[in-house]
Amino acid sequence: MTKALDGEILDRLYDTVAARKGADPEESYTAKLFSKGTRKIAQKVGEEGVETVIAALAEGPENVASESADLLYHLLVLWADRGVKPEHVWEILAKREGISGIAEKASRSES
Ligand SMILES: N=c1c2ncn([C@@H]3O[C@H](COP(=O)(O)OP(=O)(O)OP(=O)(O)O)[C@@H](O)[C@H]3O)c2ncn1[C@@H]1O[C@H](COP(=O)(O)O)[C@@H](O)[C@H]1O
Repeated sequence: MTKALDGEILDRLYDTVAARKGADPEESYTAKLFSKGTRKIAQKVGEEGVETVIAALAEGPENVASESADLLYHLLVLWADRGVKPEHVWEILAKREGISGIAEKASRSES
């Protein structure tokens, strides 16, 4: 996979997005989202999630991929808005590696 297509793009995109804080909303869509606040950003994440679901149920893989990209971008804007660093999320995912979701759910219902 090329550099542009691997997972590192999420880290780079996060840096780009975070650097848009305080930028001109007329020049940057990300800055426009930040200026509208958390509620609007969270709403966009919800909308893009729904659009991804619709694409999955009614459209082809190309559209699912495109809607997923919109969702990931808006999720990164939400992380930057709420002070969540990607490394934190990667750490959580890394800790879960090798733990079956079914076993994890069973351990929660036992406690
Ligand atoms: N990856 C993205 C990206 N994905 C989607 N979008 C934008 O997300 C918007 C989603 O479209 P919608 O129709 O849902 O949104 P809308 O109608 O404009 O907004 P609302 O009316 O819902 O408020 C479009 O304007 C897309 O261009 C993105 N905008 C920016 N980026 C990245 O962020 C970087 C910085 O962008 P700027 O902040 O605009 O400089 C870019 O170089 C890209 O790498």
